[in-house]
Amino acid sequence: MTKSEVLTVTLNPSIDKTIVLPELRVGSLNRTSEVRLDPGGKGINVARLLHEFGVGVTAAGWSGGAEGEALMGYLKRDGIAASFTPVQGRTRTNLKIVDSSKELTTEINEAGAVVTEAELAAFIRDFTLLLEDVSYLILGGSIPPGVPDTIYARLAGIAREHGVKTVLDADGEALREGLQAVPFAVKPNIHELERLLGRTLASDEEIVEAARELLGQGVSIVIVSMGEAGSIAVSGEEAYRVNPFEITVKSTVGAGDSMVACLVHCLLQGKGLRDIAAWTAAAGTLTASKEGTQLCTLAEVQEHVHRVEVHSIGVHPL
Ligand SMILES: Nc1ncnc2c1ncn2[C@@H]1O[C@H](COP(=O)(O)OP(=O)(O)O)[C@@H](O)[C@H]1O
Ligand SMILES: O=P(O)(O)OC[C@H]1O[C@](O)(COP(=O)(O)O)[C@@H](O)[C@@H]1O
Repeated sequence: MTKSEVLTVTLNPSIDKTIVLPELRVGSLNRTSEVRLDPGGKGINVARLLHEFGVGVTAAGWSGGAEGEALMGYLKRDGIAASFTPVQGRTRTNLKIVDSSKELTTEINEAGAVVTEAELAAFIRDFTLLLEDVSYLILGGSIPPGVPDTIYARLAGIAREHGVKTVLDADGEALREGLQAVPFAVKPNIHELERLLGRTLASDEEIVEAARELLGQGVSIVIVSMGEAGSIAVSGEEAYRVNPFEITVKSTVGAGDSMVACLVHCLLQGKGLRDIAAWTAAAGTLTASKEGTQLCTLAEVQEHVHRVEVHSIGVHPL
């Protein structure tokens, strides 16, 4: 097995159950045209993609119950190194409903089972050992009940003590609190960024300005994703707007995680922000063209990256 350069943490992993309907009729009987199960959760998806990209990666978090065992089975099947701390509660199942006529995905994510103080302490012990020798830590997704919102700041702080850079992908208080530890990079979607800052971001200029507020706090790279409207990547010196290519959308689940994984891949390859902007956008877009929580491959990104449009946005260095 390749030595791990990256550690991903998924505190609230899931089995993603995708049901495809010809058309979602709320309040009526719906019959599925297709059902699929995939391993899910933000850090897990990042690990799946990085593994496919040939990056040494370990996935960590909590897992429990029959669903947790099934999840570990999927990761083993796919050859992904996994080190999950056991919990009494069962790993959640997240429902994704795809309306094929409208090309729309509706997500229903469970809160997840309660984690006890002893289970939290056991995880911190395991986590600290796993940090040895890795360069990047990915923290992604919601925080299960029982765990304080400050957990990401705590984990990012331990990572910094080990010389490990953190990439954070979270929402709400998990994002707000996580930012306190000044992660190296963050990838909010536009809604997460608007919630964080408490204001609507109506133009590219406003989004760049908002991203630069986070850079002002010490974050080095901010990538703001906006679904089919594309993405904006910003560092202290540069900013790029990326327009994705047209696809038939199958399921957008995992598109954001694919961007995070691609960001880390690019960082490990020493690529600059322009390439990061293009590669991450291509990865997200390709994943959105796949059913369920299926992710893009390295070969696909290499083949299609030239199709995204990248425009430089002039900024004054911070
Ligand atoms: N309908 C779509 N058409 C083309 N690209 C898409 C579409 N949805 C998502 N993407 C691509 O995936 C990226 C991430 O999607 P987004 O929905 O913003 O992330 P998240 O899953 O984190 O909310 C987008 O920036 C874009 O490049
Ligand atoms: O932890 P949360 O916020 O409930 O999100 C978990 C869900 O997000 C996913 O990781 C997908 O995330 P993205 O669509 O943002 O890439 C699913 O696999 C999982 O069901």
